[in-house]
Amino acid sequence: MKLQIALDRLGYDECFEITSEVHEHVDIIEVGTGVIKEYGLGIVRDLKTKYPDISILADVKICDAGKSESEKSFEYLSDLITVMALADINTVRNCQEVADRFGKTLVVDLLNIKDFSLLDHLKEAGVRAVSLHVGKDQREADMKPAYDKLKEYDFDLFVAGGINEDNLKEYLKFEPDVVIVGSGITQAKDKVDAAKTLKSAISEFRL
Ligand SMILES: O=C(CO)[C@H](O)[C@H](O)COP(=O)(O)O
Repeated sequence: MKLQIALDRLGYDECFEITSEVHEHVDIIEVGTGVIKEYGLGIVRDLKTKYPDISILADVKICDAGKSESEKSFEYLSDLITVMALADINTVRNCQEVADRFGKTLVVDLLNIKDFSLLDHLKEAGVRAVSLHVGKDQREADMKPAYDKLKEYDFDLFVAGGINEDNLKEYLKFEPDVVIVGSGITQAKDKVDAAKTLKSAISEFRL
């Protein structure tokens, strides 16, 4: 199980400051959608250049033009990128084909998906990783039915949305492959301590 830090709602320098503090305790660095909107994919390339041994996820949340959007993201050195499950299945398929060609990873973001018959289509499109993501505007959503449904599939599972040291256990029981934590680290008083605590809880977790 891996820990992914999400760099959201931060300035360019803050992203580098926080990364320099916590990089030893995380497995994947996510450059958040808003950060990419503000600074462009150049910040993904700059982080990867500084931390070549850490995987960088560009949370580009692709909705259309899957081939060109994903090619561009990988050209800027992303190791992983995201596409929205609500996009047309051809968009997802095109992103997956590009990810396979680059030898990189596509994560399909299931934000706001309520009809899980979609998972069969994702499988058919060659998808291997999905993210069960509770959005900032929907924190009360009950994700249990989604977790139960996902157990029937062998996707690599990322989980995201308001995860912190206090509620981590609630997510670990669903046995995700990657736990994504944004504000639980970036807004913590002691970011290094938060990252260390989360990483050791994840590493020590046994069902
Ligand atoms: O968009 C995201 C993942 O796809 C966010 O980065 C994720 O929700 C983590 O942020 P937080 O822990 O602050 O909720």
